[in-house]
Amino acid sequence: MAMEWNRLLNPGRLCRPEYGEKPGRPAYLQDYDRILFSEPFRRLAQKTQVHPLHNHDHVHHRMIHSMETASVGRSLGAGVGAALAERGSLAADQVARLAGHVEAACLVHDIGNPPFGHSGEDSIGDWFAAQFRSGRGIAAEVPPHLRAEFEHFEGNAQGFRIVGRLEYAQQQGGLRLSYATLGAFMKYPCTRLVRDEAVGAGKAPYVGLKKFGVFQSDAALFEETAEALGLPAEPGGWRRRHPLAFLVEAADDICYRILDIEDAASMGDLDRAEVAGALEAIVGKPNEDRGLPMRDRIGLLRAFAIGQSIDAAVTAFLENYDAIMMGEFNNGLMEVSSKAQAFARLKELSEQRIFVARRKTELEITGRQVLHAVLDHFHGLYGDLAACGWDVEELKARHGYWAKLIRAVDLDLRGVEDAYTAMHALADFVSGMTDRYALKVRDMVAGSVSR
Ligand SMILES: Nc1ccn([C@H]2C[C@H](O)[C@@H](COP(=O)(O)OP(=O)(O)OP(=O)(O)O)O2)c(=O)n1
Repeated sequence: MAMEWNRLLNPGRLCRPEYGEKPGRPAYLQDYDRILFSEPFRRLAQKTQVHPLHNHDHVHHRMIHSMETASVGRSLGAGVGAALAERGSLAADQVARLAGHVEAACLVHDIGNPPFGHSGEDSIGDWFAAQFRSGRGIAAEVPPHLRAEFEHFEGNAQGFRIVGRLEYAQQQGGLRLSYATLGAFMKYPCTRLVRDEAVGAGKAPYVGLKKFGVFQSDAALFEETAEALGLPAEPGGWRRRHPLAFLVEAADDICYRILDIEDAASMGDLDRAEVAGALEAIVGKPNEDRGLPMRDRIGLLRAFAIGQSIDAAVTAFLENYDAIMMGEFNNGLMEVSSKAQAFARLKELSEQRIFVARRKTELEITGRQVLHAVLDHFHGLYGDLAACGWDVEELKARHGYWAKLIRAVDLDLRGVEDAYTAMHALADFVSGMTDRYALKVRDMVAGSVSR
């Protein structure tokens, strides 16, 4: 059965389904503001998008990327909404809602990203995997069936944990975003356990199963969301994606594919003429040289390229509308759009020239050592907390040094009551750090004088 917009745009809030909207303040606006003013969002300004610890002020960090993605997402939502309203598939007063929920979900889409970008995700996962293999420390007491969600640390699942649990004083439902925004945010509507059972050792049979978006501890919060939205449930316990998740994904793809190559020119990894060429391939024609300096030409080309990519994504959504609403669409919108080839070329450029560039590679190695040093050090604290029967006051009374460390970093130990919750708290702390703060904490625990 096809999904229905009345349920998909449900403005009810996680753990507060009955929470009403105030006149003039629809749920998506309130979501946007809650996200924007949250501390994890603020920290995105000091988190790696592609280039760790750069000192070039035009290069993207996760916050500006999130805001650009929100801007593109709003255009995608407005374009799709208007076309659906014209066809009679969406009520006219739902067009702004559709665009607003996409915009809010785009704003929050990277909130769970750790320091040092994708490489930071791998570093955290590798640390947990090594810990489980060694059989040492409190990490080794995490039940085996729950280990994969640490070994393959996922910023997407961490994001759902932040907005659904951690923010706003760890109240039930966290930021209590609307179901519609949470659904649009959820690219991977499954836990790791469910995903592994559905996928096995082979290739993911569904686009929403490529990774996972929910930790086991948050499964009930996700179920509540999925039920409220009417996302089709599969026998293995996973769900089909919310249709708007495809728009959030397309907005993300458009932004990072295009802006990553522009940043690469700023960082010296690509030549400006190569960047102009790749953008011209999206626009479909060479840009007239009007005597403009190359930087301005690239600026103009970027604007045209983003505009045309938005149109292509809207068309792709409308062309695949029935499959999307049935939960059967199994691809990315940009991959099936008229810009697919030009985007494949951008992907190739990124993988061959940007992600493997020397400076980035060296700093990713540094980042890994930094994260591992911090994880090693704090792991001991959780071990001693276990020995104190998970009583934080007892830990502080028995171990003056840990009391000092808790004070120094304002460590949040609420809800820690066994090895599983302890290791999530450790992952919360480390993944929540900015690149800069990770260096500072590493220096502190290593006894280096802070820079
Ligand atoms: N080895 C890599 C791989 C990716 N990136 C950068 C490129 C993009 O700017 C950004 C993409 O990150 P996302 O978290 O948006 O990732 P995806 O869309 O690939 O994955 P997900 O499905 O987890 O959102 O990371 C990088 O710097 N180095």
